Parts: sequence; structure tokens; C-alpha cells
Amino acid sequence: MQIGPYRIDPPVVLAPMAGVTDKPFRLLCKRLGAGLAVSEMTNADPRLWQTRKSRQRMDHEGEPEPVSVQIAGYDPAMLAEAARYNAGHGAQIIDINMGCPAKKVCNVWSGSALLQDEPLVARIVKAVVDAVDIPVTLKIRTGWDRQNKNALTIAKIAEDAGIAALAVHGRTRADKYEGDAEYDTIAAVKASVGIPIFANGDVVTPQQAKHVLDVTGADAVMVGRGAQGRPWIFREISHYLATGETLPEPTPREVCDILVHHLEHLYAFYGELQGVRIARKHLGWYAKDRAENTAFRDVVNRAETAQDQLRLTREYFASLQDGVRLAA
Ligand SMILES: Cc1cc2nc3c(=O)[nH]c(=O)nc-3n(C[C@H](O)[C@H](O)[C@H](O)COP(=O)(O)O)c2cc1C
Repeated sequence: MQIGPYRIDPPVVLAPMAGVTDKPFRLLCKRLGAGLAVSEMTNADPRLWQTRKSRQRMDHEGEPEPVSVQIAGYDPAMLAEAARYNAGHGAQIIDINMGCPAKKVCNVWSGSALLQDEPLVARIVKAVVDAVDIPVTLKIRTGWDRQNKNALTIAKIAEDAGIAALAVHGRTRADKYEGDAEYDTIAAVKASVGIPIFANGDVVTPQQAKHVLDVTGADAVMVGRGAQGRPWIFREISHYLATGETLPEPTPREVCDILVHHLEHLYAFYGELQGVRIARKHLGWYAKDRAENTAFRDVVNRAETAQDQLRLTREYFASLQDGVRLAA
């Protein structure tokens, strides 16, 4: 699929996730096969841009193109300004967040709360598209709640305003993350507009990715939680889409190499103290749902320094018999 001048290949992308899709994780997912990796949301309020957190979020130095930066807010002029600012600081695609159900976002009338106010959506997308000469994408849910599913109307508004691609998470805001994502609405959106569509929601295996693409007709699949602790899911999906074959699970040695590389990048990017803390979250995900890894999580969580975290990680994987594959 194409977003402006950028070919998104393979059509498998990392969803924006606050607190997760930082630069180290985006680079890792791209290296392991993601065709695009969207940044964590950056607040559109300029008063927050000089905090350390915002500066880290806006650091795109050395990031392979296209660099997609998500902005969140409610005020068209402020979002337009944020788009301009990010375009001047390395963004090659601007993504507008109208999908996030988080209270912190919705209480100030942004994220998926915006879906309730279609005229405001129209003003926002127009203001942002007009503000920059790079592609602008939009991320939405299927509506505010099941009685008010307006994804088709929003998609039309987006297309008319010149949005370059639309990501649809197959849940309403009221659904939060409950129940299963539904793909019928995504299929209806795809059928009703001409712009490329990312189908999003609950994709955790290559087979599901193919199923979602087949039933929605979407141009690409967007993976969020399925990539937590499993960044190799992108190469698994793209291989399966291309060949119909399933790649074997990575060996402990491969997982160890990926993990060590990830940890080293976290320390380099955030500094040791913050890096070790952020790494714990990822280590927990790498260990999640894998019985044999519970011991690993307990061990690495005790590490207070980068040196200890790395040593314990290496020791743990060295202790696993080579050739033993991690259970899915
Ligand atoms: C921890 C976390 C943080 C998220 N942060 C954002 C965000 O900043 N912006 C956004 O548009 N969506 C955000 N989302 C929603 C995801 O992008 C995605 O739409 C959702 O998780 C469904 O996809 P999945 O089933 O593949 O996880 C977040 C989701 C999670 C789990």
C-alpha cells in the first residue's frame, strides 16, 4: 500500500501505543519486518513540548523512513501547529489520534471522544491536512458506542479532507478493549471510501492477520498488543502473507539476541536509570504467557542496573537448551 510517496511494504504496521512504541521499540519492530511503525501520541499542546518526555518522543534521528508521528488534541489550530512543528522535527507522516479511549485523553475531549462531534472532526482533519505538505493519516474506532457507530461518516469526512490513509480499530470507544474486535465495520469502511485502510484489533497471529485482511479487504493490518514482547510477529505475518507458510518460533538464542539489542538501545536512549525501569515492562511482556519464562521474569525484575539486567538475561537464555523453542 502507498501513503503519499511512501510504499508501506510489507503491509503490516505497528500501532501507536503510548508508553510502548518509543523509538527503541519502533526501530526494533521495523528491523523485524514492520512496514511502518507509528510513534506514541505526542500532545498537541505546545506548553508540553519542552519536557524531557516530549523531547524523547520527538527524537527521530536515524529512524528509517517513513517516520510517522501521532498527535493528540482537540483544538484544530493547536493540532495544526503540532503537525507543523513535528513536520519540522523529522515527521514524514502525521497521524491524528481519534482512537484512544484513555480517560486522560478523552476527558479533555480528544482521542476517540472526538468521534461524537463530526463537525469538529471535519475541522480538525482539514486544519491538519492544510497545515503540512506531508501525508496525514487518521486513526479511529468504529464509533463512540454501539448505538453511535459512525465510522463510515468519519471515513468520508477524512477522505474529503485529503487524509492519506485511515486506521480503524474494530471497537467502539465504549467497548474499551472488551469483547472481540469486529471486522464488518472495517469492511464497510473499506468498501465506502477510496483511501487506503489499516485494519486494527486483536491480531496476534499470522493466520489472524490474513483472515482480517481477507474479510475486511483492508490494505494493511495494524498490530498493537500482539507485538508486545513479540516484535518478530511482523516478519512472521509478512512471511505468512507472502508464502502461506508459518515461520518457526524464534529459538532462545534468537530471542536473547533480540532482547539484548532492545535493552541496550533502551539504556542508550533513556539513560541507565530510566532505561532499566522501562526495560522491566518489556521483559515482562517477553516472559508473558510462557510458563518456562516466569522464572526469567522473577530474576530480571530484581536487577537494578543495566549490567545486572543484561547479565541475568544472558544467563537465563544460556541456561535454556539451545534448540528449545519458546512456547507460543
Ligand atoms: C498500552 C496501549 C497504549 C495505546 N496508546 C495509543 C495511542 O497512543 N494512540 C492510539 O491511537 N492508540 C493507542 N492504543 C490503541 C492501539 O493503537 C490499538 O488501536 C489497540 O490496542 C487495538 O489493537 P490491538 O488489538 O492490536 O492491540 C494503545 C493501546 C495500548 C494497549
